[in-house]
Amino acid sequence: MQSGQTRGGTAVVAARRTDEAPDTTEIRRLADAAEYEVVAERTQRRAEDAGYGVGRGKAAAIADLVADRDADAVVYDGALTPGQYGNWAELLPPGTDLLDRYRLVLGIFAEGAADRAAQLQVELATLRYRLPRLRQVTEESLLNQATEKGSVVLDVEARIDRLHTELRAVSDRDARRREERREQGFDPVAIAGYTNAGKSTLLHRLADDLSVADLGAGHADLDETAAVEDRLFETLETTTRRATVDGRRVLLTDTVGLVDALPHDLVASFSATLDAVADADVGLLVVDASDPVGEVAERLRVSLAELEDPRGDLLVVLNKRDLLDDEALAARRAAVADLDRVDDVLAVSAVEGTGIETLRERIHDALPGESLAVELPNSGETESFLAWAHDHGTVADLEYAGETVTFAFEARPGVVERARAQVEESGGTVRDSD
Ligand SMILES: Nc1nc2c(ncn2[C@@H]2O[C@H](COP(=O)(O)OP(=O)(O)OP(=O)(O)O)[C@@H](O)[C@H]2O)c(=O)[nH]1
Ligand SMILES: [Mg+2]
Repeated sequence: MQSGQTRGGTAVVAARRTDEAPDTTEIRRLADAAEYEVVAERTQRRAEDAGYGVGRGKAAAIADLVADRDADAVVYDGALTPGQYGNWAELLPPGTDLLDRYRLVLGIFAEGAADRAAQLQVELATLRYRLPRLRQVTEESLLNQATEKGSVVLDVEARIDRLHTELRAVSDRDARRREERREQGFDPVAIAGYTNAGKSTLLHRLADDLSVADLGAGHADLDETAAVEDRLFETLETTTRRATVDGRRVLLTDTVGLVDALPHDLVASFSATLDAVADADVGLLVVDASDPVGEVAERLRVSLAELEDPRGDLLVVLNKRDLLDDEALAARRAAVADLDRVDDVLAVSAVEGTGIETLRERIHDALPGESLAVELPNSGETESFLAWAHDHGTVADLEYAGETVTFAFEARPGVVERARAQVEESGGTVRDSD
């Protein structure tokens, strides 16, 4: 389990909350995503115990239960300190895995990370999680024996530095690629949000070469990277697809989801993912609107906090609209209305397709663009220019009138500048239009 991998098997869930009875729905779903079958749970409402998290008596009862059920693991819904890990290890039958929430999530990531960037990000997150724990163990052991453990800390720090360097190279490469694509007339749009919000389903809904109808049974071979599943952290790498919104060519990127109660540090390890959103021309922040009102607002707040300085507009997408009546939807709209930096809020059902046309229009409006009214001589050269214009932006109101051709051209500002120069060179005229 050193590398962050988890082993799967049967598990007992332990959860504690100070003020109310713990709700174990999410931790059970995380356990499921890490391939654990939950065979029992024990929860407690009390203040945190310094030794075990839950009270000592509860911890002992859980240990008995593990022995009784011959369970492989205890899944603890919270963060355990190294000291608490040690205390639990003394109670539990030898060989029992103990996974707090972070280890569980890191285990899911370690298992599912398929591409190089995802693997680097997972390793960085895992080492960042381990480093303070290693330091603490080291400080304790330095009291009686010398430096062997200290060198482990140094090794981990060096590896973290190298991972930062490698990830920066990945980020730079991705940023360069986005710039090249922008030059070619493609607008980057990113889909972000919590795990299971419906991001990949929305990608299927909007992308040119994917469809929601393909998501049914029997299409498992289709495209695993954009798989849709009612499972947490189904998507663990960024996937990019082409989409067309009102004639503009867009590159749509699906990203890794967030989950509650992960330290900012861990989320920050997913820099390539966060960059894709921060650097997009439009960011779609997708939320499962069928979650309770308070959770919808809080999850959007967390998502926004992770996006420091987004380049483009941010649109909030209240997904799973089909699961809500009008009143429930209105309550969610009201709860998210005053969020900072949000340019618009739209309600959609990615599964049923409702609200998608309005979303497309809104994405189109948010894309950086300029328009030109163009008049050119009716010639072969103009036909080649039109082909280029279709490829790099939107052509509208095309009219052939005798010797001249007129049309409106809309595209990214840089592309419009190139078009303007080309038209003037070909003896045509241009004027700005709205
Ligand atoms: N009822 C309803 N279910 C939806 C909708 N959109 C997605 N879902 C379901 O929600 C679950 C999660 O969908 P995904 O598209 O995999 O969600 P995701 O955000 O990509 O999840 P991760 O990849 O795990 O981060 C699936 O069971 C979908 O079928 C919707 O509009 N309505
Ligand atoms: Mg997904």
